[in-house]
Amino acid sequence: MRPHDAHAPPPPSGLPPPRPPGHGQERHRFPSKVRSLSEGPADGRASRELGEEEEGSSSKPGGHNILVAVRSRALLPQERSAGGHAIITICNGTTVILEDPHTTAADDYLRLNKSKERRYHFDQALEETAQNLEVYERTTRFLIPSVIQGFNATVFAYGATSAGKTHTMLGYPGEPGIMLLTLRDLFSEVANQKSNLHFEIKCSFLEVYNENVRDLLRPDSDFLDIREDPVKGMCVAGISEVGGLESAEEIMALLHQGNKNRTTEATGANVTSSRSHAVLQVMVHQRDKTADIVAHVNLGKLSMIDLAGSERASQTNNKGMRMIEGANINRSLLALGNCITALSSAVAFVPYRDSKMTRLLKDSLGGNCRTVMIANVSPCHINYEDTHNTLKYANRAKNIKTKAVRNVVQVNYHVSKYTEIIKDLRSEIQELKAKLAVPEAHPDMGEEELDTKQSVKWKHELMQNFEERVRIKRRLIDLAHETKNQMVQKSHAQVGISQWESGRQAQSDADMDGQRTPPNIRELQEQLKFIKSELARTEETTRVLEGMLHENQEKAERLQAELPRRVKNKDMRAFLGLISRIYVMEVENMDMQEMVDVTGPLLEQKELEAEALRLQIQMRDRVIEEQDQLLQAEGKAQLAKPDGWINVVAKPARRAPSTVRWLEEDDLGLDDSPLARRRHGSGRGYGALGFFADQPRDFPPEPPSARERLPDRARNKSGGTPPASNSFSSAEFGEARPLDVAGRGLGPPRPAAAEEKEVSLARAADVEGDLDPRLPVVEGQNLMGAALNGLGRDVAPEITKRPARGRTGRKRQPKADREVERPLQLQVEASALRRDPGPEDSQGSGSEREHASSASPHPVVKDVAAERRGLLSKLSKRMKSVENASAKDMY
Ligand SMILES: Nc1ncnc2c1ncn2[C@@H]1O[C@H](COP(=O)(O)OP(=O)(O)OP(=O)(O)O)[C@@H](O)[C@H]1O
Repeated sequence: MRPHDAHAPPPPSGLPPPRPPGHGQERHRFPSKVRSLSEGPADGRASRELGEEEEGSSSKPGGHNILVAVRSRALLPQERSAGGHAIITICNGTTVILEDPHTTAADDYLRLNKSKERRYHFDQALEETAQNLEVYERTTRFLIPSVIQGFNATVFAYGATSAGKTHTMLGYPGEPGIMLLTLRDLFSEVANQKSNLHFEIKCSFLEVYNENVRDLLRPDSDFLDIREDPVKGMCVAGISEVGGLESAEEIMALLHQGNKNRTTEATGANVTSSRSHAVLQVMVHQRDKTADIVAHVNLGKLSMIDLAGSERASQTNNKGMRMIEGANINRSLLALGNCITALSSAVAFVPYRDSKMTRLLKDSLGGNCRTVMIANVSPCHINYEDTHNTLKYANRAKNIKTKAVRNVVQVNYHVSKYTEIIKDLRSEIQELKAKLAVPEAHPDMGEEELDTKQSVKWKHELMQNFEERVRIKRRLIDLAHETKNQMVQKSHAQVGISQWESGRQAQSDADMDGQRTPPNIRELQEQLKFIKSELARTEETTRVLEGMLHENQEKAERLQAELPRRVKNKDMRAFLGLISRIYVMEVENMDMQEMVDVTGPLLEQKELEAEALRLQIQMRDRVIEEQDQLLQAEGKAQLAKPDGWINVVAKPARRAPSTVRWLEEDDLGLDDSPLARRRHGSGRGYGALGFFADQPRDFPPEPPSARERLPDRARNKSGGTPPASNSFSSAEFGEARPLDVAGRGLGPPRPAAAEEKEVSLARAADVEGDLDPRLPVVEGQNLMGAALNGLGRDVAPEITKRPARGRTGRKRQPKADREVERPLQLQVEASALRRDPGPEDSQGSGSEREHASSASPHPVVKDVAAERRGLLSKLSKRMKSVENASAKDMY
């Protein structure tokens, strides 16, 4: 850069500023108008429409000026070595100052004091540092939309040999030239508009060598003629046009192929001097996509020309063929210069026909075209004359006006074309359908972006699917609870009704006739009816929900199957697969949790009930054992096993899984109980659990402690000490009365507190039928009920065979009988537990209660009763807490 240029502002990159009026060659002084121009906000980019009328540049009213740009290159090494220095200065991106090379001979007195400095203003002036991309953006880029719309456009590089025309137009791989940059943008723009418009792009590449036109894409072909077509304008007859091009790279491949066929030789000025003018033409045919029998086709043509450089024989040292080539080149360039001069001076005649090149450029220079001229100049002072000539012609060319019009051809297709049109329409429908299938996608969306959108969409659908599944499942769970609740209510109602009905059957027909259905039963019947209808409704809803669940699962399977098709990225697919797995596991987890929630408390409750029943059986066995011992001590025969006696098979001690915990002795406080003490002392298992850990047996073995105590009792008895009453009072024994098959307590009336505790056991009785499912059932019988009823049936008759009257007026029993009766009074409870106690039994039991209130209990009985009461109290409390917890969870 020249020293005085150092403070110049950076080259503008926007619109080229309008030319000053009367601009052109200026001498000696930097005009103030030029300065004012530089103050404009221009950024140097040639995005303006050429249609703008420019002051002082109009040679053809209503036309568009050619955009003229000057590009100066750096000094070449050979120029430096030849002592050359730069005489070109670029100011403000528009002004070119050509300095005096000071080469005037000392004896040339006429010119000696005459400065040779020249200053020119152009649309764009590019200094040596400008790269091809900048040149493209500031000169050519604005032509792209015009070509697509059907205008002709031309870009040509003009200048002396080795000025840098080929470098500008073709460039090289590291720095692509105007041709490649233009083509890239053209194809990109076409791709943007492809969704609405149909494009066809063709290309041809030719050279004018020694005034002959050659097809560079078909080098073996003959020379071609130039014709003027009323529609297409100037064209080369028989030139090969390569169609179906999809990218700039395809055209560049053709260009390189053609360039190899282009004539380039080494000259004294340029080692790769172009010996011909090369013309790359790109034809863009564009029409609406909606096919019709009449089509309007826009025909745009973009010509990019790398001219051969003018040369002086003295400079190039050409001889022979090179000299002839040079002469032809100069002739054609001279013709071009003349045309430019004629066009700029608005004369009527323009000598286009003087050369093939000017004929070809006819449209570009003065006709239907938007044109850009890039004048390449060498900065070396040695090339002052060439540079000056170039600048002069470029300066003239600024005045040339072209009048570009859109080339539109109306094509009336023959009816036979209908098939093709219909085919086009069908393919368009398919395209649109594909677009609708992926609404978010748009043409310029990259594959990755598309994949991301698809995966987001898939994930969203999957989420919806699982959310819906969770909702359905929750509803189903609620319904299951509801159904269970209704079943329990139904069972209660049924039990109440059936009890009333069985009671009624026992009565005589006469009594029945006089009886009407009591209100509470009527209420139960109403309730039952309502519950049944509710159950039917719940069942129907469950069925519908199950159908929905099935559909939901099918949809999830469909989504899984669609994943590989919808999402191409492997990693993304794997990621989505994992998300899907997480959802599935969450649903499974929910199912499991529900199972635990429902079954856990139920299981625990069942275990507790089983414990309670085992304790009761244990009590029974203890009582019988004590009786046997007493009978044995008094020399009486042992009681025979009653009918229906059931051996209890010990349940193997085990740990329940999860939340279910087996009762430990500690829970029951058995360590401090007399029973536990005895067990520990003897080493035999008689605890709540240890007892059942023994092997099956008919009767429990005698506890050693009981045997030890027998002689004492016998002594007491023989010593006249009246035996203590051994009957169980209801207060002592009532808390854990055995339940009947319907879950009701058996035996004599009990205090309200005891009844309440019993209800807690009975509440869970799901009595769909007659049996209480909570109670262990062996061969269809209620174990506890059967055992106790059987005991009562077989023992009680023996007791009632010996009626005795006491102070209450009843027959007093003989002493011996009383001795027998004493232990047998343990069975009073059993006989009282019978479902329908006879009047005698009732009386007997009543008298025994009276007796018990006035006498102290038998020590063994007292022990057992106290122990039992303690155990059952704890058990009852524990069951109550578990019941409460489970009721909270379930309802
Ligand atoms: N802007 C530039 N920057 C750097 N080097 C350049 C530039 N322009 C041209 N050159 C170099 O100058 C030399 C001549 O350039 P080029 O062949 O493009 O000239 P030309 O005008 O096409 O010549 P001819 O008319 O003889 O074909 C080449 O070595 C090229 O690399």
